[in-house]
Amino acid sequence: MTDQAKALVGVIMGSSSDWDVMQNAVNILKQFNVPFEAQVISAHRMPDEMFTYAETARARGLRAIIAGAGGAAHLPGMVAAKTIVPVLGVPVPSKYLRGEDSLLSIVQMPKGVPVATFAIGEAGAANAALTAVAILAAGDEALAAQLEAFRAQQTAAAQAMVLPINE
Ligand SMILES: Nc1c(C(=O)O)ncn1[C@@H]1O[C@H](COP(=O)(O)O)[C@@H](O)[C@H]1O
Repeated sequence: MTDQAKALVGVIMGSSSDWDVMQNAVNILKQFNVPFEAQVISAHRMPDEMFTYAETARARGLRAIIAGAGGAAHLPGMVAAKTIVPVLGVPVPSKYLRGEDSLLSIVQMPKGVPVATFAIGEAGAANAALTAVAILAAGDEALAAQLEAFRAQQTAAAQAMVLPINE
């Protein structure tokens, strides 16, 4: 779903090379039928587009922005600086520092401009999307029920886990 007019969640990333990780966020949004838009926006490489994206986000109907970036990951923080829409930051693993650079770049925001920061990589991307779902579920009972069902299913799967030693 990439219907820009109806998107409630924006998924942005600094490069198409982030897609392997960030598709985990998109997959969750699809699973919950949350309308979203996904695109490459880079604070470093396309700063003017980044400003416009952030400045228009709320008026366009976005209720959360999931922003993934690697290395000197300024994208989530700079987007957060330009909008009051909640920004959920996903540190993408980097080639040389395994994403620890991305994590620290995203998480160490100055007081007053928050970025909700998630784990490095796939789990972080999926959890950012689940948090976006939870934000929307606060005002949407059907979505809340879907989220409860997702959790119950996950619990049942964990309860059914058997170790080889016990088989
Ligand atoms: N951190 C940022 C920003 C930004 O924060 O604006 N723009 C691109 N990047 C990151 O650079 C890495 C390498 O990008 P390339 O693979 O395109 O060289 C990616 O992980 C991207 O998120």
